[in-house]
Amino acid sequence: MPVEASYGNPPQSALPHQIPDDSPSHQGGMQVEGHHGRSKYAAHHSAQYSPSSKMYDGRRPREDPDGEHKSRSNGRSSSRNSASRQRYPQQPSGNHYHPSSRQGPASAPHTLTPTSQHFTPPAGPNFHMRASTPPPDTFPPPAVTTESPTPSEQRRPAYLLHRDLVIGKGSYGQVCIASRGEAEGHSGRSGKRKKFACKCVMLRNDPKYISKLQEEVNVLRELRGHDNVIRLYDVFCVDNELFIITELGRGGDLFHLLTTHPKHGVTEAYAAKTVAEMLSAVAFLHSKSICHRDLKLENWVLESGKDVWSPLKLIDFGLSTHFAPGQRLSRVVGSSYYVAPEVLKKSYTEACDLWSLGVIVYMLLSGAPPFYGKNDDAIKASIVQGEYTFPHELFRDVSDEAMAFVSTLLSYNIEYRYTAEQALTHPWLAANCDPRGLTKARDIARGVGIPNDSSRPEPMQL
Ligand SMILES: Nc1ncnc2c1ncn2[C@@H]1O[C@H](COP(=O)(O)OP(=O)(O)OP(=O)(O)O)[C@@H](O)[C@H]1O
Repeated sequence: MPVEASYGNPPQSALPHQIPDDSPSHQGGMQVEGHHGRSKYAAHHSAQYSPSSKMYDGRRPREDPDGEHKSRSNGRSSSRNSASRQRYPQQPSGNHYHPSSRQGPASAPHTLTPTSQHFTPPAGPNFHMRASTPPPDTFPPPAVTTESPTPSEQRRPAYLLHRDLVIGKGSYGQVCIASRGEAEGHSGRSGKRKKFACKCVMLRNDPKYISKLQEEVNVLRELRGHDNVIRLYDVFCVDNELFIITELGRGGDLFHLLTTHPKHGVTEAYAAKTVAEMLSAVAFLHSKSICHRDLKLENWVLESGKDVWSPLKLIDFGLSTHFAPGQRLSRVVGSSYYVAPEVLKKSYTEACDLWSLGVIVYMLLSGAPPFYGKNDDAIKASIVQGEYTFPHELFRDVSDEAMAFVSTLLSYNIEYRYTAEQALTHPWLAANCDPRGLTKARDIARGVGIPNDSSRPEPMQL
């Protein structure tokens, strides 16, 4: 297909779509394990979704009328009838605030309402716990608890938490808009307030649960500075509730983008730009010995609500873990459709993230997942079997190079699967990305231009 690579102002035809203001956000994704077994879909769309097949049940079953497939099935031909595959996830319903909405905290009254809450982080270092929170020896991480508060920390301004402006719900709690900045009407100040995403998590006195949260926060701290990882601003507890304040992805997530795109698939130029940024973030994670383990469309948000070509940001490190070189992990975690076969077989490495990226690229290019089934077990069986195709009606306009690229990531044998750094050198990216964008992605993947955290004293400055 014709390629229109640009990072600046691409022609409208190259844009996947513009996310409409005030459009509802979605809840997508199903945890294989972890996150306490509750599905976001099941929680919010139980009327439409059965507990076992959440993401792709719904309208418009995809047919394969001519049965023509371009096969990339690891050398094996696929006899699967693809008629049962649903091409598009059903648009979830729900009363959710979209980050790009014009309505928002900046115009909201700065008073307490039943759903808005004004609070000031406790003075002191980040990750400070108040006495009312669970035992201090379980949280926060010891490394950041020893410093005494500096004057600037004591002056940390208040956040306004908008519990009514929910941008997402997960198994841990919900993510709402928070804002902070100058208060309106005070000594001629403009009243402009900066918006953030605030993940609100009720703490439980459960060491496993607490250590998972600790790991999530530690990982976020460690990854600060990479352009394609959501930036952590603040973490604190108030009355047994943990608040993780991060940069706000105003453009919503990629699942939303893909499912609202009129053509239900994006151009190769857009897919390549997107994938280069994802690979950059994943290479950076892996260089820090962190495996994400839950890469999926829902966990990539766009920085801007006005420009779909704005940088992508990786969110949700709830299943992330540190690994030692060569270490085999065994916990079966991840999300259906995206989870790698070796994860289901309980012996895997960080290469599982590259498989998930392969699924994401496949979906970006076609609007449909490579592995599917009518329920969880069928999806898992399809993944473990490892056979997939490039159906003609979905990949008619997609180049052979793009499919070759997908195959390097969906390689069943991890010895042949590309690493993130290797994938960044693939010719399909070079042919479809803006060269400056690709060079930047490769550079920051290696940490070039990212300040070394050890030279940056806590606390984080806003
Ligand atoms: N910083 C952010 N900017 C914009 N949207 C966000 C942000 N953080 C989270 N969201 C939205 O909220 C949803 C849930 O957030 P998140 O995945 O972090 O919660 P979770 O409880 O860990 O969910 P899960 O059960 O999938 O692990 C995301 O899918 C996304 O749509």
